[in-house]
Amino acid sequence: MNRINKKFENLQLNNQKAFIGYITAGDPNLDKTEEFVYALEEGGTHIVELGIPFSDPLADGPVIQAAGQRALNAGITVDKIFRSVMNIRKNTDVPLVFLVYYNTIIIYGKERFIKRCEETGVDGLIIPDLPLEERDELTEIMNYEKLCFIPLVAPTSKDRISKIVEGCKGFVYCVSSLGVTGEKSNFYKDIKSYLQDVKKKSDIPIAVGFGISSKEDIKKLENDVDGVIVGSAIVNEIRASKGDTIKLKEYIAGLCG
Ligand SMILES: O=P(O)(O)OC[C@@H](O)[C@@H](O)c1c[nH]c2ccccc12
Repeated sequence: MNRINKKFENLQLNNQKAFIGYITAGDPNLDKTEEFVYALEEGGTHIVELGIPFSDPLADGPVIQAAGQRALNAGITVDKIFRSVMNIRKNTDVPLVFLVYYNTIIIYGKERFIKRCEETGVDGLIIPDLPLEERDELTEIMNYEKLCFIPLVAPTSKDRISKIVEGCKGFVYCVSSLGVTGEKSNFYKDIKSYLQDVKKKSDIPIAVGFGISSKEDIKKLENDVDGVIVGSAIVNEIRASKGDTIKLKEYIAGLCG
């Protein structure tokens, strides 16, 4: 069974919610990224989302964009990231999900990209710019026992939610608000009914992300979902503590403990 499904099953048995933490691969370098993955897990992160830096990241807010730029300036490549995944897999079975733009996959070669994910131990893909119409082309070549396609739904998805989540494994990524990633003080006003609607329409776990940056935010949302996703706040914390892994671990434990 896929590591993501296994993780959610275990969490549900213990009545626990998943904490999903995002970092950008290669910010400030890949050795540090590997250390951050371990620190995230030790702090209590259940699933790690690794962002693959891209030059035109349309859904990324300022914090994630800047992190991607730093990684690109430092010479990050997709092959180097796969090598890091292999290193990580020697040490941990924590589920790993890539946040990757479709352009990156096309440039790398679809078959080749999927194959590398499955070989190295990536468990899921979130692809923010993949049109629904082109999804089958990719999912057809994915082996669901190894690699899950994680769909994104937004408050505006409404009637299309069932179609978007159809046939997906892993979890559904519910965007908490419109726009780009980043810390916000207010969530979409009907967020609860929106999340309940997605939950009703999907037979896999759902997680919410975008603008979650504190324990209070998590408490506000966790009753309506199976997991929460935190990105920009973690990337900021890493910067503020100059990449100190002990501080990162403590920060994560404080958020999800
Ligand atoms: O940064 P936030 O607001 O905590 O949201 C998570 C988000 O950064 C991460 O999941 C992500 C990074 N880039 C994305 C692009 C699209 C969707 C999601 C993402």
